Amino acid sequence: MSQAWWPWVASRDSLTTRLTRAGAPRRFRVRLLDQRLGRPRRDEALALGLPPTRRAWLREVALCLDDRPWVVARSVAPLHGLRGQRLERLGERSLGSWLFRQPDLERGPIEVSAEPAPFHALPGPWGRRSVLRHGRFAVLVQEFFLDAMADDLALPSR
Ligand SMILES: C=C(O[C@@H]1C=C(C(=O)O)C=C[C@H]1O)C(=O)O
Repeated sequence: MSQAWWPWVASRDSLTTRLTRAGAPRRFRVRLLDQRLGRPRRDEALALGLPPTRRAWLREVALCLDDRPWVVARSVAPLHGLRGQRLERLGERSLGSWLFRQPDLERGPIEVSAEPAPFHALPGPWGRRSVLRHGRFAVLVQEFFLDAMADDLALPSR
């Protein structure tokens, strides 16, 4: 991985905040692609320690700067930790802007992938995922950086 990509892939703070800063004066926006209860993929269930038949809260978004998707993300949260969190009301507000306000937030190890997003067709150099926990609430956040972001920020292709 080139040095320029390392902070994007390895940083443990909010990607929403980093994108908003790096993208300025472009406007940051979350575009909601899908949000529903459904079965996680097998690898997602494994990453969460969840039986694969168990339903979960699934959310797919594009993180856009001036309406250009820079990152596509898919988040998976087991239902038993969801009660009282009102996540269905997030809409096009960033999950990260809520998560990173939680004082007891813990982030697990970040796994990196050079494969494109399995849930989206847009090409990109790197993907990453990690589990974030706050009390009983857990969510697997999977983020895939796209070629459009590399082009707009003049980042190397990998
Ligand atoms: C987890 C974060 O939130 C971002 C917002 C998301 C959403 O709104 O669904 C999904 C993944 C993110 O990259 C973050 O800012 O780090």
